[in-house]
Amino acid sequence: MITTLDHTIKEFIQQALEEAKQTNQSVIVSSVKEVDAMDPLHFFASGEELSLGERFVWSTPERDFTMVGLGNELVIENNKESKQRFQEIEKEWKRFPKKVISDRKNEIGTGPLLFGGFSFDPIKEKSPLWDSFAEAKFVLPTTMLSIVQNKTYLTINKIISPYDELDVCIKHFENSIELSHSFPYSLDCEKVNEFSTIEYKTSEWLKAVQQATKDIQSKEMDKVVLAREVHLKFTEKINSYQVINNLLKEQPTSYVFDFENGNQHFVGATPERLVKKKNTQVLSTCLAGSIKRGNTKEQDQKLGHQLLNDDKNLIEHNIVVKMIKAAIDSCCDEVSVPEYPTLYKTKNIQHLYTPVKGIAKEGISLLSMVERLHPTPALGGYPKDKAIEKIREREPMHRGWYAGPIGWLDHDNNGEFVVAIRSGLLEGQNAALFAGCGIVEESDPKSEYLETKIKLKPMLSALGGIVNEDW
Ligand SMILES: C=C(O[C@@H]1C=C(C(=O)O)C=C[C@H]1O)C(=O)O
Ligand SMILES: [Mg+2]
Repeated sequence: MITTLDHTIKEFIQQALEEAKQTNQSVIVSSVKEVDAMDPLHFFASGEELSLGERFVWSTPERDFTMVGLGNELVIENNKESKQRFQEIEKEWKRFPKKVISDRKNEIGTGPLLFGGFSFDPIKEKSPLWDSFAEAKFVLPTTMLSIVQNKTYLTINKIISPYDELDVCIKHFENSIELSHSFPYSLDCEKVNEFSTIEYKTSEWLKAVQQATKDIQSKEMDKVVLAREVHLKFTEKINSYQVINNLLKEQPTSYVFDFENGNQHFVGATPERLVKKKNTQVLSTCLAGSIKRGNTKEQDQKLGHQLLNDDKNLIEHNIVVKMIKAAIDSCCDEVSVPEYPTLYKTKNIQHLYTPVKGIAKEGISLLSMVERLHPTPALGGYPKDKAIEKIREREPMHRGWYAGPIGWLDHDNNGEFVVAIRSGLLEGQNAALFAGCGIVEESDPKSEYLETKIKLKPMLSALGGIVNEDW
């Protein structure tokens, strides 16, 4: 297939190039076209050759918004600490004028947008596992497929600099359209991939939980989340396409994400929204407090009822509600929070759930909300600084991007971030999986340990590992 751009797009590119030359400033040019329906994972696999190491996948729990990015047209990253890392990403993104040409009205989730994330704790010393992940890293994809409410769009982005040549710019758009229609791979979805487990510092983790309950009893803090990691070695190379495909199918009430960073994929299926902003509407979510799913409908309801009335879990949950409400109050008007939590069920676990809604105050950006919220006591603890300090000191692992914010933002300040839990870092035949628990005064190390096992199941199952009750 040979693609030639129509006259309007060519003119648009020419104008952008002239503007770049006149202002001596690079411009992001984005063309958006509605296209025929396409399987997003086929599109993902089509980038296997040319965009290897530079892809991402995002899908909402309702699957009403899925996007796949191929190639890094722009990378914005930094290793700054605390507040600054959020502000720096925003500053860099704002620096570029954006010009969008679209054959439809500008649909949210198409056009120029950044996808990426933040590490949990930029102050903790780096570990070899996470060495190639910056503390904050975002990419503008070269080509992006977005499926918004059953309509499929193709976005092509290019940074046009004052020194670019018109022919080269036009070729960039033509080539990207051609490549997005080629699917050279046969995508088999064989499921079983055997593995051996290397349990990681279990006794140290149990001890850390025990110690944390003591700190809480002595009123040093109210809650702290402690995580552990499990390393798996598979007999075959892990196929990221298969893992994402399994997560999409097996975890229908969770977001699915993949951030490919060189040889590694940071993948997960999280039920936990941090914050979503659509125009001025803001939605955050409190998700904390857990119980397993039942084998029958009756048993499942009974367990759910037990969770809704369990003091230990309600304490765990209410600490999160209090903090998220305060953070949203600081940047929104008309904040509303239901009085009692309800249940949020995923395939393997049920949680206590409270949504927090508001209307964004003038001039408040999405990333400033992410910065105010991260980490919530669902992943850090309360008080925040004390809990982070304890995690840094006692947790026998390095979180990297696990439990950090991951998501997207566009140039109009719309977007969504989730908390990167139920996740793993994949590389070749190896997978590191992560899971943590909210520790409060009444926590029992053994039952918290069992809770982490349930939380590891979604990734384990997607990787093709056999999941049975006693794993
Ligand atoms: C820390 C994790 O999950 C968090 C902890 C929960 C709990 O302890 O009840 C529940 C949901 C999440 O906020 C994880 O999945 O790794
Ligand atoms: Mg818990």
